[in-house]
Amino acid sequence: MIKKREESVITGRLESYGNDFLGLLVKANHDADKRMKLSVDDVIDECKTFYVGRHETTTSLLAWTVLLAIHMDWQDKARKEVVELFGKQNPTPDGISRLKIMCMIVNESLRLYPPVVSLARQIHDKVVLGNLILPAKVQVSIPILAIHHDPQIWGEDVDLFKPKRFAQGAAKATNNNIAAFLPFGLGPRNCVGSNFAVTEAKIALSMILQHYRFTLSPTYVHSPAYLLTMNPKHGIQVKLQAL
Ligand code: HEM
Repeated sequence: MIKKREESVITGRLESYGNDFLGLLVKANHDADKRMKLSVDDVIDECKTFYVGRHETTTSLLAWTVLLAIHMDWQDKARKEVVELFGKQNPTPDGISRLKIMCMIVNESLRLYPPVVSLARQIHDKVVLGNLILPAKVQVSIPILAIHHDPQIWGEDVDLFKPKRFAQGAAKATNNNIAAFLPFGLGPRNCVGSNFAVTEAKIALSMILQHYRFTLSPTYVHSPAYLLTMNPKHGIQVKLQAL
């Protein structure tokens, strides 16, 4: 694919490598500034990061939102909101940004079942955090899953699916510990695809809700398991009823 892009520019069929993701990476591979230049291996690694980082995580998020099959009250509320905004038409960008109930549902799914369960960081310079001294080069693991299930932050109902806790945003839901909700990480290396992922999940869920009512199949076994991302080990079997 990289070679094809290069050939298209060499033969004059295309004026540039393109403005899509691959085009920008190939352009960086040809950067005259050596400090900015990416090697071909870097380009391939970036593509792999995007593919794995994008696909597995968003699939996991969408899978858990289908647990609305258990919480029929929230499924009905979400469908009402979707139908009021879009009817049976395809979702629009403007409408997607106005989906309040769905936003709460997506956040609560990301809280209970964060696709990425922990983050790794290496300390650059020694830091002191309260009583804690972290020397340089120490590796630190940030346990997203454990933080998302801490009753001191979220309350005694921490293990329940309660989208309403996000009704007034993440700050209120975390009792002003905003860093305690971190499905997409935090800081300068946080997820570059977070908006894309949430929008994609909202579009998919809206379209399912527009066309189907879904209930949980008796064969479903609740089995969250960490296999690269947090996924239902035995899948989520639902019964679809066309509307
Ligand atoms: C529900 C879906 C997703 C979740 C939960 C998720 C989660 C994360 C997390 C936790 C990180 C590490 C952030 C940190 O270290 O602070 C990350 C990084 C990253 N994600 Fe996502 N992600 C999702 C979807 C996507 C999508 C759709 C894309 C691409 C379109 C993407 C591309 C990336 C990339 C390239 C990085 C590395 C960023 C860097 O190192 O600077 N992710 N993601």
